[in-house]
Amino acid sequence: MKIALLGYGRMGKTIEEIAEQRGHEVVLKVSDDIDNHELDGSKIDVAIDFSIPKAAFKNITTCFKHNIPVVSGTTGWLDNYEKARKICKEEDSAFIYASNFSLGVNVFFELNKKLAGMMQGLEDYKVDIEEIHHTQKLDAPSGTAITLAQQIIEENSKLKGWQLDDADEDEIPIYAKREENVPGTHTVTYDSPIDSIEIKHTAKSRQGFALGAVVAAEYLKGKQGIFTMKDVLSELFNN
Ligand SMILES: NC(=O)c1ccc[n+]([C@@H]2O[C@H](COP(=O)([O-])OP(=O)(O)OC[C@H]3O[C@@H](n4cnc5c(N)ncnc54)[C@H](O)[C@@H]3O)[C@@H](O)[C@H]2O)c1
Ligand SMILES: O=C(O)C1=N[C@H](C(=O)O)CCC1
Repeated sequence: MKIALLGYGRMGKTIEEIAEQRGHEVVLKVSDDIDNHELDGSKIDVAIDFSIPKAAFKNITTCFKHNIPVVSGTTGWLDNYEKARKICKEEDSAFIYASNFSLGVNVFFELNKKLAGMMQGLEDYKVDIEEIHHTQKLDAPSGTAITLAQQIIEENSKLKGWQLDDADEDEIPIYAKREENVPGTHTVTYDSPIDSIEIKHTAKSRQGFALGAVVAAEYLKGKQGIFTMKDVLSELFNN
């Protein structure tokens, strides 16, 4: 597969390593305005975007307009997600966005949904989310933490939203911490006066994120439409 990397930072470099190990070729690396680069859809099978929040939407939609499918992992741009989906459909392109591509976190997402369903009637428990990432992270809270909060809200009609730090009774507080060299740790806690229940995912490196993104690109090649990581892992979760 011929891959264009949109963003050649921590994630871009890790993705390049894994892609080449899996026999793919990185034919373009973009670290600045995508308009500075020639995009030839006949020479790029999939673009993988791990750039910055303010560039992701333009990167993604420019690829759609050049008939290049996109796997995007960039977080902090989701206010434009629906617009990106619309342009993908208009251009008959293909798109996967995931806040977290790692297999372990996608298992964690399923666990989070299941636990949220079990806890929704147990009103003595208050839920919160903590995420810890490296000190260079531009956005807060993490896209993964937002996904976890959205999943819990979907399972509990008493919860209306989430807030960074202090939250109202009907909101989930998300605590975002920044520590040197932490790839990504997420904890969901249900706390009551009697006991506390928590589930936690700890990434040990960026390998899991990068492998998931490359596997998603392999899945997307040659397809049309909008897919999720759950589609990519469907065989795994249906077992
Ligand atoms: N979905 C996931 O599984 C996952 C995992 C890790 C990181 N992320 C997200 O990926 C993004 C990148 O993370 P990172 O640690 O690689 O960050 P990073 O800062 O190391 O890399 C981002 C790169 O984008 C480059 N860039 C700046 N403007 C650009 C533009 N217009 N087009 C293309 N590239 C441009 C920067 O020069 C930088 O090298 C963040 O949003 C992060 O939250 C997602
Ligand atoms: O390193 C980052 O930045 C990460 N960002 C994603 C998020 O915002 O959830 C995934 C975890 C690592």
